[in-house]
Amino acid sequence: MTSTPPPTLGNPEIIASLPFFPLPALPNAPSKSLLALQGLDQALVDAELVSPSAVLPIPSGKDDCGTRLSERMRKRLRDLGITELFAVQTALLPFLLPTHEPSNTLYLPFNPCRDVCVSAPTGSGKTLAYVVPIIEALSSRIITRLRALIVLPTRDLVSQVRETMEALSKGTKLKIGTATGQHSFAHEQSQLVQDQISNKVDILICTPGRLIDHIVGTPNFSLQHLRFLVMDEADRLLAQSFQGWLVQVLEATRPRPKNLSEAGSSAKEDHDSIATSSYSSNVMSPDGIAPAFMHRLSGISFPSFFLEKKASSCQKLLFSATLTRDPAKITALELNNPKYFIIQGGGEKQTEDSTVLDVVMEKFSMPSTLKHMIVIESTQKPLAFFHLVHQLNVTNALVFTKSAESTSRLVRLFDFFEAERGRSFNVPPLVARAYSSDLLAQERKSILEQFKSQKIHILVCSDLISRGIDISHVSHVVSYDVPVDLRKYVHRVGRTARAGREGDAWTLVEEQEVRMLSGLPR
Ligand SMILES: Nc1ncnc2c1ncn2[C@@H]1O[C@H](COP(=O)(O)OP(=O)(O)OP(=O)(O)O)[C@@H](O)[C@H]1O
Repeated sequence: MTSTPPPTLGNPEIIASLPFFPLPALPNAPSKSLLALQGLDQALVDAELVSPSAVLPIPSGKDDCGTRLSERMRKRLRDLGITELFAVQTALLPFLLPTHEPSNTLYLPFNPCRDVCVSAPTGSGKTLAYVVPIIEALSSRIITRLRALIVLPTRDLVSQVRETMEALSKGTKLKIGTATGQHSFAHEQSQLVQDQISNKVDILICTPGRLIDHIVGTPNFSLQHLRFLVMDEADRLLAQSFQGWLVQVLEATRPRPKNLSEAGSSAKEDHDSIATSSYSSNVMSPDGIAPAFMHRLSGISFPSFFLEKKASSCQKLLFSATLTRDPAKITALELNNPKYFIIQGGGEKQTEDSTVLDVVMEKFSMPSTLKHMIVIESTQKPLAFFHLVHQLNVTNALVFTKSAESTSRLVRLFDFFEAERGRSFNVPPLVARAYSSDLLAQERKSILEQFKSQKIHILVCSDLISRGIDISHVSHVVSYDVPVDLRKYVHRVGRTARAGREGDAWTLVEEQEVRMLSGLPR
């Protein structure tokens, strides 16, 4: 299969000069104009391409120097050590930050915002690209209502985004909540909703399954006031079905016709109907109902202007390093005149056409990590891994295996080798720990913290944390078992070389896996 024989890992010089795995080249992509003729989504043809060097300093004085960031936000960012906006933020902020008077930023019933799709490499700063504008847009709100919903595929990502959101909203009155199923349903309910009119959170960060539980089962939990709906790691979310979560969420944000028979009945419609009618009997001001939902009010005589049909003010924001362009999935999102932003990879020079085509062909850009592949016999993998760790002086590596079982087996073997090495050379052993979905949330949190503080040197995991997890000091990513597809590879490798830092990614490839890996970028 390979022309080069598998290298022997006994010699340090060989490690340093391991040959790259010879990969067949991908066929040339068709041109953008040809794809446009064949029905390439116009939004992709018109995508805004952003160079990774498009950074913008964050000014410290009174003048926002065109960033449109409030003085409070600029100070907060600088306090957190962020002195310039990364490319994805430079591109997104002017598009998302309010240009209107603050009182007009929450509801835009006659002029709904364009939805946004962002494709940007791992570690390029996508989280702040939505956290900052959401806080800026909502911080002038008077009444607490659920106005921003951020959906993420895992609990760990929910708590990571919550930390960022809390750090940046300090000094505002915004209330942030999470719903992941980590606490009892009743507890979560009590944290979200006060009564028919008031909510307890402005921003909710959640996983899709738990979100559906609240849409269906929490009285007065309503998405009618949503101004932002963020789907981070959007392609992974769209691949999850969870009781058709997306359909239910979209339905809950969309104003329904007053006559239920026009659209068929559903749990959510009934819920909205109850919410609006009980509201109407209690309150004089129409402020408790979002403008787009007012036409459903009954029993109050409003001027006809109030009751005419208006659009939802909810703006959808999709983010991923591996954004899908699967037309069926994109159509299901019912995007409003979407604007695509594609942040180019930092590596080789790309033309406009080639960048758009990379997204169209799902050929994703990665940070400029050094990537190595070693072809090796499966029986040699544990020893080769042990050797690699010491040869490269690895002290902070994420190691990916194919399953929880494989993870704990590797940790046991590593501990065994490490204890022997410690005894022979009288040196302290490196600490390896397994990180898997079998652990309790609290244990997982504690392990991640120990890894961040470098008390754990080697964290062995399955693809549970291959997406989104942000640990700044990961110097090496090792795919001990090869990833099952290109998306997983991109996200694994993206755990290192984040925010412009350096990093190294190694993959141990068994001979029989060589063919399967032919699509991975070098
Ligand atoms: N403007 C900035 N200046 C300095 N550091 C930044 C800036 N923006 C983001 N960062 C840092 O860069 C790191 C990566 O950011 P983030 O987690 O948002 O990446 P991402 O694009 O969402 O990656 P992934 O696709 O892997 O989820 C974080 O530690 C974040 O704090």
